[in-house]
Amino acid sequence: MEIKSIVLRQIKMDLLHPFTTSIGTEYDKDIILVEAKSTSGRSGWGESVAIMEPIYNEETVQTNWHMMSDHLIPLLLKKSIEHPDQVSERFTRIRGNFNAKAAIECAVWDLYAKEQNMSLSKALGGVNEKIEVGVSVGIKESEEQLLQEVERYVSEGYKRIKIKIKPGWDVHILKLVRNQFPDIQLMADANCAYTLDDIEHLQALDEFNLTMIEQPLDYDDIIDHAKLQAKLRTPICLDESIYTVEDARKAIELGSCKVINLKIGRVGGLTESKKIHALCQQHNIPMWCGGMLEAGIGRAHNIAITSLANFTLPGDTAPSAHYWKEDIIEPEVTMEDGYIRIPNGPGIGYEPNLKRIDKLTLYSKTFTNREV
Ligand SMILES: O=C(O)CCC(=O)c1ccccc1C(=O)O
Ligand SMILES: [Mg+2]
Repeated sequence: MEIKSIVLRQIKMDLLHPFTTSIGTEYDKDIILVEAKSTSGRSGWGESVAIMEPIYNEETVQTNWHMMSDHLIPLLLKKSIEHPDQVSERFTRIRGNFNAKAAIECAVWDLYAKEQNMSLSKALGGVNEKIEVGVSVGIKESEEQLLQEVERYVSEGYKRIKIKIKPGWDVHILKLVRNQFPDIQLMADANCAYTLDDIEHLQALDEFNLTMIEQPLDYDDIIDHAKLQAKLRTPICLDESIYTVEDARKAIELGSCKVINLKIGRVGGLTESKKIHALCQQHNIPMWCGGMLEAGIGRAHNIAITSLANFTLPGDTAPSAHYWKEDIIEPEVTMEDGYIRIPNGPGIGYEPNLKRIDKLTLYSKTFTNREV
């Protein structure tokens, strides 16, 4: 596979509804799209999940632009590659910066699958033809507003409801939702809002038959999570704390979690995602695919990875219309009875809508491989 050029585009999209978590509110998204073009004339696409402020992890849209332009793209274009697994290998000498690495690597995976005339799902070893869909519900202005929203999602067919929590918006909120919906698959995501001083408070959640509680403690912790898990019946799921397959191994060994949320961008790409998947499968740790309010390209990659066998829990992979007035792919992602069908066309299986992307583009830059 000869990569002839890489095009970076920064686009800006308004979210249909602001999204609030314990770490802040997002109203719109600046997104870096990566297009990898081969000498055969095909294009593979990736999308960075980095946001403007380093509040979820240490990366930002700007640090991603810099890392891609000045470090990662030059490394990628230096020598040709036979298989996308080589991309993360080549990037290992660059520390961290996983969102930036993943966006480029995902574009190469899409390109590779297209060159093999294979769906990305198949190229990754996916087995499922459709995936179960959950939805992540942000912190709201009022309890009434939250209950109304949950009611709508349940009636739309979502298979699992995730409620964002923080101190002051937690036990009583989950009690309300659980009372009104005794049978739904329900979970909570704290985005690191608690410490071990809150153990007793968090134990109150054990009453509500939650499928799991996601990332209650600090973003880089796996030690205290193990202490907390020993005191909670509710399974802990790690999100922010898992950057690599090595992190996952240590967390499993320590008993820091019973479930793992995989985000392709958080772990540096699809090759690392496959490694984490294999490890979790071996240790009977169920997984699901997390979301970062992706536009269509990132969403398509999430859908492809979720087709692997050990993604046994519904993910945060809601359809396009949940986030956007108009997405950047065709067709848009749709859900039927709580499922998304895995597309079987080549690569990600959705076409980037170039007209729409051009309209949203703030700036772009092309990097050419002069050797090919
Ligand atoms: O994309 C989605 O719908 C999931 C949204 C979500 O929960 C989230 C969105 C932004 C940052 C962090 C998270 C999270 O899973 O912690
Ligand atoms: Mg999370």
